[in-house]
Amino acid sequence: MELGVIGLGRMGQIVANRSLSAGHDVVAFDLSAEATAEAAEAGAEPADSVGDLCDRLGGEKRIWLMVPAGDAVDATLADLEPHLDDDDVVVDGGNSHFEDSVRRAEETDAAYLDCGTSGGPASAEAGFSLMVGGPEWAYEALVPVFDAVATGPDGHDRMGESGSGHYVKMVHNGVEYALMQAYGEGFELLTDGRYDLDMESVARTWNNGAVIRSWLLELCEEAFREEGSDLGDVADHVAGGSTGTWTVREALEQEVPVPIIYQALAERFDSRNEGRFSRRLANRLRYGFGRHEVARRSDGE
Ligand SMILES: NC(=O)C1=CN([C@@H]2O[C@H](COP(=O)(O)OP(=O)(O)OC[C@H]3O[C@@H](n4cnc5c(N)ncnc54)[C@H](O)[C@@H]3O)[C@@H](O)[C@H]2O)C=CC1
Ligand SMILES: O=C(CO)[C@H](O)[C@H](O)COP(=O)(O)O
Repeated sequence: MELGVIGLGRMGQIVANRSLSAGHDVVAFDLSAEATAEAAEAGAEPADSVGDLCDRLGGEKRIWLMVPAGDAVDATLADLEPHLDDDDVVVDGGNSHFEDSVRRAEETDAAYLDCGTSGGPASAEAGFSLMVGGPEWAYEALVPVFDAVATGPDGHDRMGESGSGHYVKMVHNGVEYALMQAYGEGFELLTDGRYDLDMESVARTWNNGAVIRSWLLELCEEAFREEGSDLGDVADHVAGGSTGTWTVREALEQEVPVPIIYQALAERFDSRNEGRFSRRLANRLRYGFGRHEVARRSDGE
């Protein structure tokens, strides 16, 4: 099959490379000429614009977008629009909000597949897990490419109508936050607890047969191996947060309790705050009701 790939960063290069390795032809474009050249070195045909990519693909276009979620997806679709008709298929493999995907599917002449992609750059060798929403015929048309980009035929499936792929990926990310938080709390207790333990050894032992073994736990093991049992100079600041916020917002709308996912999200936000106002007020209130001593900031700020 011939596939156009737009967006050739950490993830898009893998989409292009795995498609090429499976024998598909790839036409590649990125706003960055360097990224396009990297794909060309790997065997893709380089394009110098979205229009050029469409000209090179010819009829019945199959195009995979792997650009940052948000405005870049809308901008790319606006550039694609004059070149698309209803026998073309566009896949958005990024972390788009599912409601944006539903809107884009309605606005686009081509069949639109929203594809939640999990595995990250670390899965270049093994392949991704792909959660796809959109028209069944379009999903079937792309199966050879999904087979190549995913771990294989079991690594992808059609979740349902438009939006469902990105909806499932949104919830996946909420679960990811909660699992990270649970492992983090366990290792924190082990680090601060009664025994002098080697965290890499704990993680390795757990990863071999324990109930809680997982890929995230393998990544914990790798982190302790590479950074040290105390994580060395790794800061207590966790970035990101948009996909987990979407999950919690959706849970509130659906009135589904997700306290653990919410708590993990709140902990992430908290990691970016120094001198939390609520803690300072609690400190002062204890003086108010109990005349307990108020701890004061040493810098007077
Ligand atoms: N990095 C990760 O672990 C994962 C990322 N994703 C999602 O995949 C998407 C891509 O992520 P990454 O590859 O990590 O980002 P990245 O920042 O590494 O790459 C994005 C690429 O898109 C290009 N680009 C931006 N706007 C463009 C436009 N209008 N036209 C053409 N190219 C454009 C940039 O030049 C860049 O090369 C995002 O939606 C991200 O949330 C999904 C799962 C995992
Ligand atoms: O989708 C992913 C993993 O599954 C991406 O790594 C994503 O960037 C993670 O979300 P956040 O930035 O909110 O932590």
